[in-house]
Amino acid sequence: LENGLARTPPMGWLAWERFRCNTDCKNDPDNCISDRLFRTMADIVVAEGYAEVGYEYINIDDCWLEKDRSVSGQLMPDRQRFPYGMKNLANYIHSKGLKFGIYQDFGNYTCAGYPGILGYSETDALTFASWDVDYVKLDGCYSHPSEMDRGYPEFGFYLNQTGRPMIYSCSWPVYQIYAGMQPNYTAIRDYCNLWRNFDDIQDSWNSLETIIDYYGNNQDAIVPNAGPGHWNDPDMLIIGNFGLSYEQSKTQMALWAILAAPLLMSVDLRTIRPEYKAILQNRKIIAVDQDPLGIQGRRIYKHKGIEIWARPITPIYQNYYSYAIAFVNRRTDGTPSDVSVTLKELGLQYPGGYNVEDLYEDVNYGILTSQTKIKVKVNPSGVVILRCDLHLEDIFSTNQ
Ligand SMILES: OC[C@@H]1[C@H](O)[C@H](O)[C@@H](O)CN1C(=S)Nc1ccc(F)cc1
Repeated sequence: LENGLARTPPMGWLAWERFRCNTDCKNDPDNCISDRLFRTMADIVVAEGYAEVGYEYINIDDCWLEKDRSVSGQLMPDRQRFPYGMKNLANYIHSKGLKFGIYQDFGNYTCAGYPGILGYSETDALTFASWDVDYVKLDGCYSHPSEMDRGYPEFGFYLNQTGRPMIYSCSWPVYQIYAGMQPNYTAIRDYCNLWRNFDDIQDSWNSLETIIDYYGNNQDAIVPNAGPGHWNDPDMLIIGNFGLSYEQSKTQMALWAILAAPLLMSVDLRTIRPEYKAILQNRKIIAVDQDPLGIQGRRIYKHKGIEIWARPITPIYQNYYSYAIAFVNRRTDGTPSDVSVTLKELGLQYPGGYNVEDLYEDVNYGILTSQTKIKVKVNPSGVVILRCDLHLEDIFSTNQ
């Protein structure tokens, strides 16, 4: 969607995967979906270095609402859990230098059964603008997917009509795929800033593997639709929760960067272990995800449990790209796998050579020609991610 927003994939924090639809603030006040939860996360995002490396959006998901609209048909936040209202919460988040996201559903109800927007698209868009919302996720439960080709553009029109810039996240394609339909990606990328293509992520390596396989197996249909302002959304980062090992967490962060994916953390920032926080705050990998070219990467090799993924990135020169290269070991037979390959075999042919560095370990391979063999050891369910920048110094150095 060309609304000037999401020129790089959005970065922030989204409640759903970690906090779900916990509305029991009486017995579980620290973890229920409430005003306090989002203020607390906003505070930590700023205080603990997440904002500094690019995390910007604090997003509410399902279960924020009263079960009924007001007498005048307005959406209302749950009055116990959001006692100060959404405009006040947005104001607080803005006061921290962050942006505020909210959730709704093109349907009679949200997935958790709260009021949906059907019949109230214009009203609800105006409500969100009046609350100073900066990002809207529109889910697709309780509606007919055949209605979505009209309903999603219509809501986007009303968002735009408010005059307030808001990132528009759509679940449009995934519900059509579930219904056996072929999504119209030309329309989806024109009307949405990002969109979900596949299943919800759950807190497990198995869930992450199914998403990785989906994006690898369907890349010819998916990759071309990504670019500044319009992104594929493989769903939230689950790094720091309960289901992923340290190696698997590094794999998700590396592959989301290759996929030019939104980086929406869904984790309890109050208790996250330092080694997982370090993965989420890895500036070198975030720079790959946020590369200005906005070209989504692909799986270029898959054999006997070893996968190689490559994303074209800056700097570019003539018709040569630099690349981020991720080596993934899908095997679990205990011992690290040795992978050795030349840059040429990976398709990197710039005659001037490449500056190669590991983005997790403090290893710099120096300047390699495309004929040089690179040898990496990849841990089971782990990853090695390298940045291969065109070696351009000689051309542009001033002391020639
Ligand atoms: O209720 C909201 C929740 C999250 O927003 C996810 O990101 C959305 O993809 C939808 N969603 C859920 S749990 N959807 C859903 C998932 C499985 C199911 F059987 C019925 C509904």
